[in-house]
Amino acid sequence: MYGNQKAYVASSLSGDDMISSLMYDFAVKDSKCDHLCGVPYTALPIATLLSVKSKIPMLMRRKETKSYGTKKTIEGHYKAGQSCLIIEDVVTSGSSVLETVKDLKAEGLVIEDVIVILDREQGGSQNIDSNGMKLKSLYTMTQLINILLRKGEITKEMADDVRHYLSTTKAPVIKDHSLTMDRIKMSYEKRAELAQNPITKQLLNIMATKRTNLCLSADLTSTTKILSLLENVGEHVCMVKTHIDIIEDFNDDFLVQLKHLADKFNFLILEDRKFADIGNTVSLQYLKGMYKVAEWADMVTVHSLPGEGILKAFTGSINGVSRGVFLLAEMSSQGNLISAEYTKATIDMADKYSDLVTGFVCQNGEHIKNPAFIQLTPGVQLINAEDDFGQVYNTPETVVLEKGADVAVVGRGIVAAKNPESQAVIYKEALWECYVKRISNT
Ligand SMILES: O=c1ccn([C@@H]2O[C@H](COP(=O)(O)O)[C@@H](O)[C@H]2O)c(=O)[nH]1
Repeated sequence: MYGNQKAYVASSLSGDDMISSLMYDFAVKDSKCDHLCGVPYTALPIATLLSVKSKIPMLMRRKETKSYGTKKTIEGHYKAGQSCLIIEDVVTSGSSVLETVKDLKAEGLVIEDVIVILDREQGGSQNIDSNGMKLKSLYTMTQLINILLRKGEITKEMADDVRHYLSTTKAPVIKDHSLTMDRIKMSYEKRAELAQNPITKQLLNIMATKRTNLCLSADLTSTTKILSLLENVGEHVCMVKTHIDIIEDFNDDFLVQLKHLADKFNFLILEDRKFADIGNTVSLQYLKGMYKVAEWADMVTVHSLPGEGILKAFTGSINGVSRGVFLLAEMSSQGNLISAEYTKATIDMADKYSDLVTGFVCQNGEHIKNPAFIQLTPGVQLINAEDDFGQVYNTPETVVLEKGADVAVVGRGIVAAKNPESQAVIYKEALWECYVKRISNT
């Protein structure tokens, strides 16, 4: 028995109270999960007690969906990307747990841990494990037999019989590929349904309809050159990224033309301003000055370095139109000072702002679990290379298949090509092929 188990057993608590206290100490107290969900129906009383004790809100899975009203399978207040801890009383094959997890995951909830009072050790733990989660059991059947034997509640023959039964009667192996589907395995269409931010939704829908996950970085210094580039390349991209402050002949008419092309070819505009000051200054930089970024950029890039106050500068719609923020979680340049902790903290920061944050600029999205966030990866060319200033390039295969990019940013790979349009088509096809491969790989 671990720590408090003996004390609780000896106490005067009632059955459910005692078990929920043990479960609370064992795996809920230190959990950082956003929700609890009991596997219907026998685990519901324990899950309810744990929810009350921990103040972690509970979700309820309906086994039978209603034929009227919302027809929801999951009841409760939740957002895609939030985490949920599964509570079960007894696990044999793990099939009931997996059914519950399937419905929760279909709503975009992230499930990593399952806690159970008793693991009968007949294959449930392995089934839960091979479907991408971890089972933590308060007791195993072996422990229970030993306790009962020690207490003289069962004979040695009975204990041997049960042990023999358990070792010879294994539950069938269950492998449901849809359960290991995280962000990178889900289609853009499905993820659009889960997105909280209207711009993220729009972007994912554009990607799905235009069949492109290519973002062009239009890093040119003349307005006519940029507009002529977009006239040729616009139909092949989901997003155009600008650095408005590198343009030498900037004028307001350029913005009118840029918006016109965005409408004509159905792409979104990301101003790669990389805001990094205190919230108040950033708000002025965003709304005022000669570029008035807030008026025309659908999305902007923002450093998380100053803390979450910076995000408050972008909350609320501009003239009734929603905007999106890409947080810089990593950089593509050699020797940059961003650490793994910084990246993780940036991703965590976004959770509270999922109606504003569209996603992350990053190189390796293993920590981006929420399917409603987009991984935007710059530093992409057809061959692995480096420029003279330390920019590191990876191929479409590497960024999409290995590193989880949803949208790849290509600048000089297209802009500096002899024929930018045909080069854009090459990138578009290569990137899309990798995405299709990624979601169809089981
Ligand atoms: O980590 C980062 C963040 C942003 N960028 C920007 O992307 C483009 C890349 O252009 P290439 O010509 O394809 O190198 C550029 O505008 C950068 O400012 C980045 O490269 N890395």
